[in-house]
Amino acid sequence: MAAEKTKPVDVAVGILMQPNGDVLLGQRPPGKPYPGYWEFPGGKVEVEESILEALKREFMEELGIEVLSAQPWCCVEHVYPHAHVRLHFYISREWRGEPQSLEGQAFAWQGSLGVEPLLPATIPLIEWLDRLRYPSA
Ligand SMILES: Nc1nc2c([nH]c(=O)n2[C@H]2C[C@H](O)[C@@H](COP(=O)(O)OP(=O)(O)OP(=O)(O)O)O2)c(=O)[nH]1
Repeated sequence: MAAEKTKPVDVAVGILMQPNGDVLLGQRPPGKPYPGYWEFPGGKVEVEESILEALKREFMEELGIEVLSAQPWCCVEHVYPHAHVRLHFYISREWRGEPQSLEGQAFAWQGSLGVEPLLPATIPLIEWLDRLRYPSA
């Protein structure tokens, strides 16, 4: 069945934002679709899990970070050849711990984004994010 005719898979995605506007990105590891592409950390929401619960679980599993609070920001749907995803982006300014590479992935704090390539569904968000981070620019 073509991916666009399938029910979307919910994905919880977190944007950790420092007071200066820097945000945390991770690089997708080998073995996943789009290996080497940069993304905001997160992953698929499991059955009977809320989006916020999934977000907190993924941050702990991938980075050893405890997300203390996060607010829903925007939702984007995208049809990839491998999946139809519904991405729930949350912004968090409150967390505990320093990111650790628990799954062997690279990560980077970024101001104006310098890492490439980004996952296709994430690209439009960068402009919206910059308007939020740098309102006077
Ligand atoms: N985490 C994340 N996923 C994104 C972003 N943009 C984007 O299109 N996606 C897509 C890529 C994947 O199809 C999906 C995330 O699924 P995933 O396979 O990485 O999730 P997971 O960690 O739960 O993986 P797994 O259990 O299946 O191994 O969302 C983004 O900025 N962050």
